[in-house]
Amino acid sequence: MSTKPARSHAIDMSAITQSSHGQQTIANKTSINIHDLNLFYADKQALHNINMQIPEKQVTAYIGPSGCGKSTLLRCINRMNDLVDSARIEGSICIEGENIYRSGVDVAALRRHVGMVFQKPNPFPKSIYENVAYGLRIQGINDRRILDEAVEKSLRGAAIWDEVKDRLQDNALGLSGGQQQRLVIARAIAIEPTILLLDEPSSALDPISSLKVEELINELKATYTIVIVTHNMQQAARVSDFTAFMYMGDLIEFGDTNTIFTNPEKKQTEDYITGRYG
Ligand SMILES: Nc1ncnc2c1ncn2[C@@H]1O[C@H](COP(=O)(O)OP(=O)(O)OP(=O)(O)O)[C@@H](O)[C@H]1O
Repeated sequence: MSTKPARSHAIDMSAITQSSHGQQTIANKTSINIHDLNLFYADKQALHNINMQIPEKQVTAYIGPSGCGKSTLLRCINRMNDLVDSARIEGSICIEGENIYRSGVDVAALRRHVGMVFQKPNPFPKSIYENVAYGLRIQGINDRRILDEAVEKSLRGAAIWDEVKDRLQDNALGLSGGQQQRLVIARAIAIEPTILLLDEPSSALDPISSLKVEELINELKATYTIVIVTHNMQQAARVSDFTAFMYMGDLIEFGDTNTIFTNPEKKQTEDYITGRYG
């Protein structure tokens, strides 16, 4: 088997929508369709012809060695790479059928639709309540009753309500790291996105907080399409339904997590998941 990455990686999702009777079933609607995506930082190419269809209301994990392009690919999904002057993109990403890279797209609206949580919890130096209400306030919503409802719903959704309900006016920076990360997830879901991008959301957390975030991801997928970057392969195996293995800017293999971890098609994937390199 060749160890050189192929340059085109159209993934046939029909392979994973085959029922036990051999009939095709529609397992999950595609939420995000990445098509022939290339990304360059100045003249250095960081992503090579990525093609993948990310299913709706499932957890998709990006794994691969440091520098392989996981975060870059994740950030393409809500156009965070627009903030990097040297970044140039070719190809398309369609969300619910609409190419988010076509000219005239309202990027602020896109980011309301596609929420993002980073590795290091980044609450604002404001009260717990105002952190969650923030996204609504900037949309001009100031009605106390609407905000109260949204804050409670989001904190419940992020599995942190019971821990903070009696101190909503306390500064969010006084929460533990694990609580801060769940608060930031509450802030992200308060504006009712359909997609959540999580860039190593628990790598800065202790094992118990990390497990809580994993349990939360498992609950959130009933409502949101989730794409997560993780260095931790056990975590990918535990939380994700689908896994994409990347190497040096190439998408090497993408499929259901169980297959990727137990019976990968490509030798490179096998070498990585068995710890032979990376
Ligand atoms: N803003 C940037 N400007 C220039 N090059 C960048 C920038 N961000 C990332 N890169 C380069 O793009 C490549 C992919 O980086 P990226 O951060 O996406 O990888 P990663 O797989 O997420 O890595 P890690 O697991 O270490 O976070 C690397 O070679 C990196 O140095």
